[in-house]
Amino acid sequence: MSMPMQRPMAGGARAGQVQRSSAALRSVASQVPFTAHRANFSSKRVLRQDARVEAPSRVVVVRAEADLTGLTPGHPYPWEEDFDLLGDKVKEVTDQLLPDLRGCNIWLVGMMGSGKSTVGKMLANTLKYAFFDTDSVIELAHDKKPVSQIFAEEGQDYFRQCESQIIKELSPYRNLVISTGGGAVLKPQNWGYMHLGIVAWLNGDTELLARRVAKDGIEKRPLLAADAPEGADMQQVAKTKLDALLEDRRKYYENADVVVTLEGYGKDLEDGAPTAAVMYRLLTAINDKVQAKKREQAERMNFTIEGADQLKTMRTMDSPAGGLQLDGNQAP
Ligand SMILES: Nc1ncnc2c1ncn2[C@@H]1O[C@H](COP(=O)(O)OP(=O)(O)O)[C@@H](O)[C@H]1O
Ligand SMILES: O=C(O)C1=C[C@@H](OP(=O)(O)O)[C@@H](O)[C@H](O)C1
Repeated sequence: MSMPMQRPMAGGARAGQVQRSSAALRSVASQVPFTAHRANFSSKRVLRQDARVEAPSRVVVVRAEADLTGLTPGHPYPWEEDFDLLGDKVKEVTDQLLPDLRGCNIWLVGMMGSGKSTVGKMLANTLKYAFFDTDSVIELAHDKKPVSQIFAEEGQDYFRQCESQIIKELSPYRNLVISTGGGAVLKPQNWGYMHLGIVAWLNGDTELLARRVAKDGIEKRPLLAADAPEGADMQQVAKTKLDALLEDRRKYYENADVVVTLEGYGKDLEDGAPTAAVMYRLLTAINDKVQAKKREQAERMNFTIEGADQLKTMRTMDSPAGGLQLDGNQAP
C-alpha cells in the first residue's frame, strides 16, 4: 500500500550520500494497524502502557448530585479536580459520543510538549481505538533512530516526507487516535488527509510547553536544540523558539475542528490540566462538534416540497396516461 517516494537531494543531502527513499518508507507502511500485531509497534502494547499513566481511577455510575465542595472556587470544570467525578463525566460523554463517532479517526495536533502523545494514548484507551504516534512510527521505520538523529543525518525535508507518508497511509483506516509531530500542520496535503477525520488542537501557552520540553531534555526536539548556546537556561531557549514557531504556525493550527486548552486551575495552575482532564475536554469538544453535525444533518432532512399536495391530484391531460392520478389511483 505504500507509495514509493523520492527523497530530495536539496536541503542538506550531499552528493554521494545514500538515497534512502522508498525502502525506509515501505517499512513505515508496515507499521499500520492491520499488521500491527506482528510489528514491534503494537497498539496492544501501547494500550497496556496506558494503564500506567494517570487515568480516571474508576468509572462509576453517574451520580445525580455531584459533591463539589472543597474544590477550587471558580474552576470552570470543577469535577476535573476529583478523579471519581471526572471518571463519571468521561463515561457520560464517551457513551454519548461513541455511537455517533462511528469509527472516525481523531488527529491530535499542537506544539511540541502539548501532550499529544500522552493524552492520545489515554484517549485511544478510552475510546477503544488503536493509537499511533507519527514520530514513533518514523523512528521504528529507521531502526529506532531518534527523531533528532534522523533530522541530523537526513535533514528536516526528509523527515517531513516520512511524516506526510504516514499521515496519508493511516488516513483510510478507522478507529485510530493519531498523535502527529508539531510541524505536521505545515503541509496542506496533510490537512487533506487529516480532515477525513476530526482534528483537535491541544493549545497551551509556551511557558508551560517550554517547562515540559526542558524537563524532557530539549536535545530530543531538534528544532529547539539547534544552536542552543552552551550553558544557557534551556527552558528559556525553548520558550524563545516555541514563541517564534507558534507565531508562524498558529494560522495552521487554527484549521483544527476543535481546540482544547491545556490551562490548569488551582493546584494545577503551573503544570497545566492533568492528562485525564485534557482528555475529558477533548471528548467534550469532539462530542459537541459531532452532535452539532448530527443536528444539522437532521435539519437538512426535515424539508417539504412546495406544492407536493397539488402534485398528488394533478392530471396529466395530454399524456397517454391522462386520467390517471399520479399516486396510481384511477380517476373517477
Ligand atoms: N497533562 C499533563 N500534565 C503534566 N505533564 C504532561 C501532561 N501531558 C504531557 N505531559 C508531559 O509533557 C511532556 C511532553 O508530552 P508529550 O506527550 O510528549 O507531548 P507532545 O507529544 O505533544 O510533544 C512529557 O514529559 C509528558 O509526560
Ligand atoms: O514541531 C515540530 O516541528 C516537531 C515536533 C516533534 O514532535 P512533538 O510535537 O511530538 O514533540 C517532532 O516531530 C520533530 O522534532 C519536529
